[in-house]
Amino acid sequence: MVSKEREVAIEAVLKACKVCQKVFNTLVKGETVIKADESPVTIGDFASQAIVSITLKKYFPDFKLVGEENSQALKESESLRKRVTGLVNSTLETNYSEEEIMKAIDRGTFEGGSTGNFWVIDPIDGTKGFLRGGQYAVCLGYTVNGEVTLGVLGCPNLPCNDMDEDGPKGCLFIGEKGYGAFQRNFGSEEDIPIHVSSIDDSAKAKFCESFEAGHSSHKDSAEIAKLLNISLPPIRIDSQCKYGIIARGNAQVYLRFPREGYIENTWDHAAGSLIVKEAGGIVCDMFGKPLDFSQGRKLSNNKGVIATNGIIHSQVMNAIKSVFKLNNVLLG
Ligand SMILES: Nc1ncnc2c1ncn2[C@@H]1O[C@H](COP(=O)(O)O)[C@@H](OP(=O)(O)O)[C@H]1O
Ligand SMILES: [Mg+2]
Ligand SMILES: [Mg+2]
Ligand SMILES: [Mg+2]
Repeated sequence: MVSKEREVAIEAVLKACKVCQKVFNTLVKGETVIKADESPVTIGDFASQAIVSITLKKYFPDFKLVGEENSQALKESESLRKRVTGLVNSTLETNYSEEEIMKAIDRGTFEGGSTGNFWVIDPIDGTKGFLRGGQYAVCLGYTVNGEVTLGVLGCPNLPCNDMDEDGPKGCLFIGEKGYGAFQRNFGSEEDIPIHVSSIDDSAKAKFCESFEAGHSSHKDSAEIAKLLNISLPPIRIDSQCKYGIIARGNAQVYLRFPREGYIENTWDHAAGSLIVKEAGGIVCDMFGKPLDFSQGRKLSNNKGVIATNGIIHSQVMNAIKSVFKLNNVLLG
């Protein structure tokens, strides 16, 4: 059984990936804005969120959306507004006005919470990776009563086969609660079932983490890896592509240790965490608590993120406990 939500999510993410690829090839200086938290946002992020919002509305007129972006920067800049409107219309072959595009983006201001159904969109996750020509992902989740039940990741720059940089690139990851996880390569209609790695010896494991050391402590993860006898170098890539590579078995551990006080956004983890779980893995925070998507736009009940293939999960959690004890950090 394939739900209507799943079909629509795939359509929306594929169209959003198309606009991101288009933007990357034509992005010029001045089309990137630095947000209050000093992170970048590009015309690609705005166009992608507009396209997802418009596509969801076509099938679910009353949809609710928790989205990373809003139209403030477009209201303040005519050139950004025009570029984004042009990009959306050329990708969808439509003729929306600038106001309609901004309204579509601002559907993403929903607060989320523990009741009802809503979507969660990160229109470009890994904007820094996107700007570098590295990994990024369009990430769409669907939440029912505070629990993620559907996740689709679109990863335009990710190799389809393992981490083979020379082979074809661009794939979707799809997870639906109770129905497993799948990979669909761009240009194909076949959903290939995926499963986490069966490696049971942490010494043979590979781990992945943020490319940006400011998003996750590379120092802490190196100590944990040492304790687990992991000898292979970490896979450092941007975005929820990390969840994708755990789900299909290219790595066994994803470690994320943000700086003190940082609270994760739901859109940075909703789709990817469900895909790993549906592929047989375990996802929790650095204290071992499940990620709680019922708290609004942020994961206020959690700190950090750990995803594993399940088999070596308790070894990983034990290593985390001892490293943070050594560093005198209190673990709950
Ligand atoms: N100081 C920080 N610590 C942890 N995550 C951060 C951060 N600053 C930004 N982020 C988040 O990290 C995301 C990218 O994750 P990763 O490091 O895995 O690529 C960003 O998503 P966007 O690129 O959508 O803004 C952003 O939400
Ligand atoms: Mg951002
Ligand atoms: Mg993000
Ligand atoms: Mg983003």
